Amino acid sequence: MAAVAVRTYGLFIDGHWIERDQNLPVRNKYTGEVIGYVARATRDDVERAVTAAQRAYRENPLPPYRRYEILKRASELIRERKPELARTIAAEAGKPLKEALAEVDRCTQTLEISAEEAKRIHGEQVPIEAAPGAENRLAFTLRVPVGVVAAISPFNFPLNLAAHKVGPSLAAGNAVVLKPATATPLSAVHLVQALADAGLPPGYLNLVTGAGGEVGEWLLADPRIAAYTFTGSAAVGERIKAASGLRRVVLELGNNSATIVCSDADLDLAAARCVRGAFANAGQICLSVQRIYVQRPVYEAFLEKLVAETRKLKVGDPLDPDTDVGPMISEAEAERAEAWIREAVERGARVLTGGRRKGPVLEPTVLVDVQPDMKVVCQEVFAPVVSVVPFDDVDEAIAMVNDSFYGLQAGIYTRDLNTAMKAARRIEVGGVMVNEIPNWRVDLMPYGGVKGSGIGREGPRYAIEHLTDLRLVVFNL
Ligand SMILES: NC(=O)c1ccc[n+]([C@@H]2O[C@H](COP(=O)([O-])OP(=O)(O)OC[C@H]3O[C@@H](n4cnc5c(N)ncnc54)[C@H](O)[C@@H]3O)[C@@H](O)[C@H]2O)c1
Ligand SMILES: O=C[C@H](O)CS(=O)(=O)O
Repeated sequence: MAAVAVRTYGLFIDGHWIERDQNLPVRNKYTGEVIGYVARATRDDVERAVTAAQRAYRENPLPPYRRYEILKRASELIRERKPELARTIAAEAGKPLKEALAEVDRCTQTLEISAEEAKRIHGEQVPIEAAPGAENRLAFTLRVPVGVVAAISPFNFPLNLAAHKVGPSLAAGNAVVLKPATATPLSAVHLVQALADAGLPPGYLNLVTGAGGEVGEWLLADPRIAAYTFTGSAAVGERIKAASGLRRVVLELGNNSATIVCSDADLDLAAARCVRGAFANAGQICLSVQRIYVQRPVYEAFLEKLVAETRKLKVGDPLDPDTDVGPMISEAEAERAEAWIREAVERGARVLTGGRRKGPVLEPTVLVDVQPDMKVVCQEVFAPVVSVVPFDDVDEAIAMVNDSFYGLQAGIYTRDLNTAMKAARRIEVGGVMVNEIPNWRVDLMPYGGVKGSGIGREGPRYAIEHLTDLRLVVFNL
């Protein structure tokens, strides 16, 4: 594949790309080479972006059919630009090319579904005359945009998770200021360009790149922003909730996802899917399989299959179409995960495969004999590391799954309907996958967490509920 050309990208404010003197390098996460530069926004730039968004939303409201047309066209443009976009994602995020291609496909879906949802936003008539004293009144609700939305996205799905914020926000009639992750801003540049090329009027989508904390804090300080839609770590999510006061927040945060494998499960399927779930994107997925609880009679057999499947993975350059596991987002992050493995081993855990690191690349690692209070179990590891723990009965497994600060999605493999329903009812998460790994997601479904995994739901239809207000209109006839 051809190399990604080195270019400098400006900020996108009020329909124009604006160059800046100060720029930040974006690196290929495998080789470390610079693949592009993005502008480092100043506080004035952020203020100008919010002003442009507010003006667009107030002075140039977009009818739903235009929102539909623009989002639909942007989805088509993303599809046409798939090869370049996938290479950008692979290089800037270190994501294996085959997964990067899949992310581009998902982004086309996210924008297309957002387009369709733009045509389905409506209020309802309220039977107000049922109240004494309300005779001759007619009442109905309107679903109205909240106004200016700040969209703050993470590094691990730099295209599709930005689209999950921008698509529903625009579908709902809002204007957006997008701040992508500092490590992976180039995919967001392409997303913004596709929407501009699709005919989005100036001001409706503004891109401010730069140092994450800096730009993020300026956005939090601007009272003209009505809602923050954020995907990222629990620590930053808590900061956004604390700083946003009475304004609205949608927070999609982390997890230490668990999968239960019962003794009646299809072990080949469960092992193959758990390997995929644990090591896709080098484990840097909020839904990554991190804890696997296996019923004791099949524990050894499952482990054997899991380790054999893990050893088949090809580790290396994400731009190589055959690579299964690429680098982590930085060497520092790989060192952090390696230290967590070391700490577990010092306390009695055993590494069945993997565990070694070379620069930002950490080998896919399977751990056993772990304890519940080890970091690799109780915190979000966000690395290619999975721990396997035996259990005797399913109630015990459900209790271990629930013994977590987080609650995003979970999986259970069983052929028993009652066991599956017990898990679905009792596991404290936003989504339970039966005979599937917790990673399973399609972009139209309601998706989000409970507990430390966040507030609100994404998936265009559900995100739109959070990004609109219900306004009551009463006529005295
Ligand atoms: N639940 C989900 O849907 C989901 C999806 C993807 C990633 N995640 C989580 O994201 C984390 C990894 O992503 P990350 O490292 O990019 O997360 P992060 O929290 O470090 O950064 C996320 C975004 O927040 C910005 N940011 C940093 N400081 C800020 C501040 N003070 N104010 C406002 N914004 C600020 C960053 O620049 C980035 O754009 C993991 O915890 C993962 O589980 C969750
Ligand atoms: O990292 C978490 C993302 O939400 C993963 S996915 O987009 O749902 O696949």
